[in-house]
Amino acid sequence: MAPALVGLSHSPLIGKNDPDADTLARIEAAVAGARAFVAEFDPELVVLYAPDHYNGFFYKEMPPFCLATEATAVGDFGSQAGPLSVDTEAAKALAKGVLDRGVDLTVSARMTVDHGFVQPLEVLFDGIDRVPVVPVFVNGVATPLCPVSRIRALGTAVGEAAAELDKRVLFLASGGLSHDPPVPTLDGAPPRVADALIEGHPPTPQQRAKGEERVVQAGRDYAAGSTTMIPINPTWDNLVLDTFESGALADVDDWSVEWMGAEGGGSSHEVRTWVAAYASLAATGPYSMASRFYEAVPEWIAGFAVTTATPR
Ligand SMILES: O=C(O)/C=C/c1cccc(O)c1O
Ligand SMILES: [Fe+2]
Repeated sequence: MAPALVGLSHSPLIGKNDPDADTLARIEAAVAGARAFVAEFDPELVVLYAPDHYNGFFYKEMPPFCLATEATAVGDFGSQAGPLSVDTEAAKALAKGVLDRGVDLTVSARMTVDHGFVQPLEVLFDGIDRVPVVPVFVNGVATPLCPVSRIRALGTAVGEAAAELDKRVLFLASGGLSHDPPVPTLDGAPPRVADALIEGHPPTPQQRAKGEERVVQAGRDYAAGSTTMIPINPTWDNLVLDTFESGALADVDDWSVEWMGAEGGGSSHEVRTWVAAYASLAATGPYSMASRFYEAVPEWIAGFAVTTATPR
């Protein structure tokens, strides 16, 4: 088995509320680098760790993480809709390997996913059906959240199980770093919102459009500085990236939910996808970060990072 890793922030505001041309050019160059890295590696399987934003997972049953043997995208924020090209056989093998290693994995035979999964596949592979993929949902918004140590354990178990496959496997993380978009919370939600977060009634096209316009407006407000959202925190984001670059992954076991939320905002927990991916790569042997890019992009409500990593 040959592994590689890409970590990539996502934002549904890309193309809808862009930063200035120079910033955009720097980001596009970093993303082009990641695309070239992936093209050269030519993965036979992508293990994709991504969060959900109340499109597929709801409080009626909210697992801390979940692996899919089939998955369909809802097409939120103009992202591609339809089935992902899931490698069901590999997904079942990984699920068994993870459970055999003592990590209590939830499995979905029909996962619903959103832009968190779709965007990295569009950006790196030009679509959701171009490469065999095993989607792994990592809860990054719906509190209570499990300890980060359990996400590291998940990533380690997936990495060990993937090492038994005779494939080139790309571990791909989608999300983070610091950001505080207006994702609803169950605590204190009015009854109608609480019901939607628990039951997951699919929104009408009008309701979806209204919700998405709210997020676009939040990006405009964030960039203008007129908002109560927690600011992007480049110092914290670079500490997070330093941890991944150093390989001292056990440090994440001390990252409390409260500390992450205070430093990086309500959606900083999407960084859990990166913890899982780096733990997977580390489980296959020592690694080096091959490239590292970071930019705070308030227009996208994103501490935006792109990293690549390979075995040492
Ligand atoms: O409202 C949503 O569904 C998500 C919004 C968002 C905004 C910015 C960065 C992200 O990672 C998001 O998920
Ligand atoms: Fe997100």
